[in-house]
Amino acid sequence: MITTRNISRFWEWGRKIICVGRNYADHAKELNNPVPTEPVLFLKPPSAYVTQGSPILVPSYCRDLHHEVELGVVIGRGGTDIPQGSAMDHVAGYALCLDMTARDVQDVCKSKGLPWTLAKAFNTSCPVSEFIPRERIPDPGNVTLWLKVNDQMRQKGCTDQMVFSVPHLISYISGIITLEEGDLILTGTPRGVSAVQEHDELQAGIQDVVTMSFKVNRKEHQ
Ligand SMILES: O=C([O-])CC(=O)C(=O)O
Ligand SMILES: [Mg+2]
Repeated sequence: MITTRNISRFWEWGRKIICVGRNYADHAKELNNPVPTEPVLFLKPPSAYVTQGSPILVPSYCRDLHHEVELGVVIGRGGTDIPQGSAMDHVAGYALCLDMTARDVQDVCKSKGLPWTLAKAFNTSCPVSEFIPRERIPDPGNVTLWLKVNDQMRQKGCTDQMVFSVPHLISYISGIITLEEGDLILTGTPRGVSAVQEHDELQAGIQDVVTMSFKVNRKEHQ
Protein backbone atom coordinates (compact mmCIF):
# COMPACT_ATOMS: atom_id res chain seq x y z
CA MET A 1 0.00 0.00 0.00
CA ILE A 2 1.22 3.50 -0.77
CA THR A 3 1.49 5.87 2.19
CA THR A 4 3.11 9.26 2.79
CA ARG A 5 6.06 7.41 4.33
CA ASN A 6 6.85 5.04 1.50
CA ILE A 7 5.77 7.04 -1.58
CA SER A 8 9.31 8.22 -2.31
CA ARG A 9 10.37 4.60 -2.64
CA PHE A 10 7.77 4.04 -5.34
CA TRP A 11 9.10 7.06 -7.18
CA GLU A 12 12.69 5.89 -6.76
CA TRP A 13 11.69 2.48 -8.07
CA GLY A 14 10.64 4.22 -11.20
CA ARG A 15 6.99 3.87 -12.07
CA LYS A 16 5.42 5.40 -15.16
CA ILE A 17 4.45 9.04 -15.58
CA ILE A 18 1.53 9.33 -17.99
CA CYS A 19 0.67 12.87 -19.06
CA VAL A 20 -2.55 14.23 -20.52
CA GLY A 21 -2.31 17.25 -22.81
CA ARG A 22 -4.87 19.88 -23.81
CA ASN A 23 -7.25 18.87 -21.04
CA TYR A 24 -8.34 22.46 -20.36
CA ALA A 25 -10.02 24.30 -23.22
CA ASP A 26 -8.55 27.67 -22.18
CA HIS A 27 -5.00 26.29 -22.35
CA ALA A 28 -5.60 24.48 -25.66
CA LYS A 29 -6.79 27.83 -27.05
CA GLU A 30 -3.87 29.90 -25.73
CA LEU A 31 -1.50 27.69 -27.77
CA ASN A 32 -3.82 27.65 -30.81
CA ASN A 33 -4.60 23.95 -30.44
CA PRO A 34 -8.01 22.37 -30.95
CA VAL A 35 -9.92 21.15 -27.87
CA PRO A 36 -9.50 17.36 -28.11
CA THR A 37 -12.35 14.91 -28.53
CA GLU A 38 -10.21 12.12 -27.03
CA PRO A 39 -7.47 12.52 -24.39
CA VAL A 40 -4.03 13.43 -25.77
CA LEU A 41 -1.35 11.28 -24.07
CA PHE A 42 2.42 11.36 -23.76
CA LEU A 43 4.94 9.89 -21.29
CA LYS A 44 7.77 11.05 -19.09
CA PRO A 45 10.39 8.61 -17.74
CA PRO A 46 10.86 8.22 -13.95
CA SER A 47 14.18 10.10 -14.33
CA ALA A 48 12.04 13.22 -14.91
CA TYR A 49 11.09 13.36 -11.21
CA VAL A 50 12.52 16.10 -9.03
CA THR A 51 11.46 16.94 -5.49
CA GLN A 52 11.73 20.15 -3.48
CA GLY A 53 15.33 20.96 -2.56
CA SER A 54 16.71 20.04 -5.98
CA PRO A 55 16.57 22.49 -8.90
CA ILE A 56 14.73 22.32 -12.20
CA LEU A 57 17.43 22.18 -14.89
CA VAL A 58 16.89 23.95 -18.21
CA PRO A 59 18.12 21.56 -20.94
CA SER A 60 21.11 22.93 -22.85
CA TYR A 61 19.13 22.85 -26.13
CA CYS A 62 16.15 24.84 -24.78
CA ARG A 63 15.64 28.63 -25.04
CA ASP A 64 11.99 28.76 -23.95
CA LEU A 65 11.21 26.61 -20.89
CA HIS A 66 7.56 26.81 -19.79
CA HIS A 67 5.86 25.89 -16.52
CA GLU A 68 2.60 23.92 -16.55
CA VAL A 69 1.01 23.34 -13.13
CA GLU A 70 -1.06 20.15 -12.99
CA LEU A 71 -2.92 17.87 -10.61
CA GLY A 72 -1.14 14.49 -10.44
CA VAL A 73 -3.08 11.34 -9.62
CA VAL A 74 -1.14 8.56 -7.86
CA ILE A 75 -2.39 5.07 -8.64
CA GLY A 76 -2.76 2.80 -5.60
CA ARG A 77 -4.14 -0.31 -7.23
CA GLY A 78 -3.24 -1.25 -10.77
CA GLY A 79 -5.54 -2.48 -13.49
CA THR A 80 -6.33 -2.84 -17.17
CA ASP A 81 -9.63 -1.73 -18.75
CA ILE A 82 -10.80 -0.10 -15.50
CA PRO A 83 -14.45 1.04 -15.74
CA GLN A 84 -15.12 4.71 -15.01
CA GLY A 85 -17.52 3.72 -12.23
CA SER A 86 -14.79 2.09 -10.14
CA ALA A 87 -11.85 4.22 -11.31
CA MET A 88 -11.57 6.16 -8.06
CA ASP A 89 -11.02 2.88 -6.13
CA HIS A 90 -7.62 2.73 -7.89
CA VAL A 91 -6.47 6.13 -6.58
CA ALA A 92 -4.06 6.21 -3.60
CA GLY A 93 -3.79 9.97 -3.59
CA TYR A 94 -2.44 12.96 -5.44
CA ALA A 95 0.66 15.09 -5.98
CA LEU A 96 0.98 18.61 -7.25
CA CYS A 97 3.13 18.41 -10.38
CA LEU A 98 4.79 20.64 -12.94
CA ASP A 99 4.93 19.49 -16.54
CA MET A 100 8.05 21.46 -17.51
CA THR A 101 8.04 21.92 -21.27
CA ALA A 102 10.74 23.05 -23.72
CA ARG A 103 8.17 25.04 -25.71
CA ASP A 104 10.53 26.03 -28.54
CA VAL A 105 11.48 22.38 -29.05
CA GLN A 106 7.84 21.28 -28.84
CA ASP A 107 6.91 23.82 -31.54
CA VAL A 108 9.55 22.34 -33.87
CA CYS A 109 8.38 18.78 -33.08
CA LYS A 110 4.77 19.79 -33.78
CA SER A 111 5.63 21.45 -37.09
CA LYS A 112 7.61 18.39 -38.23
CA GLY A 113 5.06 15.88 -36.93
CA LEU A 114 7.68 14.43 -34.55
CA PRO A 115 7.18 13.07 -31.01
CA TRP A 116 7.50 15.44 -28.05
CA THR A 117 10.16 13.47 -26.12
CA LEU A 118 12.87 16.16 -26.18
CA ALA A 119 10.33 18.81 -25.19
CA LYS A 120 8.70 16.94 -22.33
CA ALA A 121 10.77 14.03 -21.02
CA PHE A 122 14.17 15.52 -20.08
CA ASN A 123 15.71 15.17 -16.58
CA THR A 124 13.84 17.28 -13.97
CA SER A 125 10.87 17.85 -16.30
CA CYS A 126 8.50 16.56 -13.59
CA PRO A 127 8.80 18.46 -10.29
CA VAL A 128 6.45 16.88 -7.71
CA SER A 129 5.14 17.81 -4.27
CA GLU A 130 4.88 15.52 -1.31
CA PHE A 131 2.34 12.72 -1.59
CA ILE A 132 -1.22 13.88 -0.80
CA PRO A 133 -3.40 11.08 0.64
CA ARG A 134 -6.73 10.69 -1.14
CA GLU A 135 -8.81 11.87 1.85
CA ARG A 136 -7.22 15.33 1.62
CA ILE A 137 -8.82 15.96 -1.79
CA PRO A 138 -12.37 14.62 -1.55
CA ASP A 139 -13.26 15.90 -5.04
CA PRO A 140 -10.37 16.04 -7.57
CA GLY A 141 -12.83 17.65 -9.98
CA ASN A 142 -13.05 20.80 -7.88
CA VAL A 143 -9.70 22.03 -6.57
CA THR A 144 -7.82 25.20 -7.44
CA LEU A 145 -4.22 24.97 -8.66
CA TRP A 146 -1.93 27.99 -8.75
CA LEU A 147 1.62 28.81 -9.76
CA LYS A 148 3.73 31.92 -9.12
CA VAL A 149 7.06 32.87 -10.68
CA ASN A 150 9.12 35.16 -8.41
CA ASP A 151 5.95 35.91 -6.39
CA GLN A 152 3.89 36.86 -9.46
CA MET A 153 0.78 34.81 -10.10
CA ARG A 154 0.95 33.20 -13.55
CA GLN A 155 -1.51 30.31 -13.41
CA LYS A 156 -4.67 29.85 -11.38
CA GLY A 157 -7.30 27.38 -12.48
CA CYS A 158 -9.91 25.03 -11.12
CA THR A 159 -9.98 21.35 -12.06
CA ASP A 160 -13.72 21.71 -12.76
CA GLN A 161 -12.54 23.06 -16.14
CA MET A 162 -10.99 19.73 -17.21
CA VAL A 163 -12.28 18.42 -20.54
CA PHE A 164 -11.93 14.80 -19.33
CA SER A 165 -12.48 14.02 -15.63
CA VAL A 166 -10.07 12.01 -13.46
CA PRO A 167 -12.26 8.82 -13.60
CA HIS A 168 -12.57 9.21 -17.38
CA LEU A 169 -8.78 9.54 -17.74
CA ILE A 170 -8.03 6.50 -15.52
CA SER A 171 -10.50 4.39 -17.49
CA TYR A 172 -9.24 5.61 -20.89
CA ILE A 173 -5.53 5.23 -20.07
CA SER A 174 -5.93 1.78 -18.50
CA GLY A 175 -7.50 0.56 -21.74
CA ILE A 176 -4.20 1.34 -23.52
CA ILE A 177 -1.51 1.13 -20.83
CA THR A 178 -1.90 -1.16 -17.80
CA LEU A 179 -1.76 0.99 -14.69
CA GLU A 180 0.45 -0.14 -11.80
CA GLU A 181 0.75 0.85 -8.16
CA GLY A 182 2.83 4.03 -7.97
CA ASP A 183 2.11 5.25 -11.50
CA LEU A 184 1.41 8.97 -11.76
CA ILE A 185 -1.05 10.61 -14.14
CA LEU A 186 -0.55 14.32 -14.92
CA THR A 187 -3.99 15.63 -15.80
CA GLY A 188 -3.15 18.68 -17.93
CA THR A 189 -2.64 22.36 -17.26
CA PRO A 190 -5.00 25.35 -17.12
CA ARG A 191 -4.13 28.52 -19.03
CA GLY A 192 -1.36 30.94 -18.13
CA VAL A 193 1.71 28.92 -19.12
CA SER A 194 4.76 31.12 -19.62
CA ALA A 195 8.54 31.14 -19.78
CA VAL A 196 10.90 30.75 -16.85
CA GLN A 197 14.54 31.82 -16.70
CA GLU A 198 17.61 30.66 -14.88
CA HIS A 199 17.50 31.79 -11.18
CA ASP A 200 13.69 32.12 -11.16
CA GLU A 201 11.84 30.78 -8.13
CA LEU A 202 8.66 28.81 -8.83
CA GLN A 203 6.01 28.36 -6.17
CA ALA A 204 2.90 26.31 -6.69
CA GLY A 205 0.03 25.05 -4.62
CA ILE A 206 -3.30 23.35 -4.34
CA GLN A 207 -5.56 25.59 -2.32
CA ASP A 208 -5.56 24.61 1.38
CA VAL A 209 -3.70 21.36 0.68
CA VAL A 210 -0.08 21.75 -0.38
CA THR A 211 2.57 24.20 -1.57
CA MET A 212 5.99 23.61 -3.07
CA SER A 213 8.86 25.67 -4.47
CA PHE A 214 11.66 25.08 -6.94
CA LYS A 215 14.58 27.07 -8.28
CA VAL A 216 15.50 27.06 -11.96
CA ASN A 217 19.11 26.43 -12.98
CA ARG A 218 20.67 25.93 -16.38
CA LYS A 219 22.22 22.53 -16.96
CA GLU A 220 26.02 22.79 -16.80
CA HIS A 221 27.85 21.92 -19.99
CA GLN A 222 29.92 18.78 -19.52
O1 LIG B 1 2.19 21.02 -24.04
C1 LIG B 1 0.96 21.14 -23.99
O2 LIG B 1 0.39 22.21 -24.23
C2 LIG B 1 0.11 19.98 -23.66
C3 LIG B 1 0.10 19.74 -22.21
O3 LIG B 1 1.01 19.17 -21.64
C4 LIG B 1 -1.01 20.26 -21.39
O4 LIG B 1 -1.99 20.76 -21.93
O5 LIG B 1 -0.92 20.15 -20.17
MG1 LIG C 1 1.02 19.49 -19.53
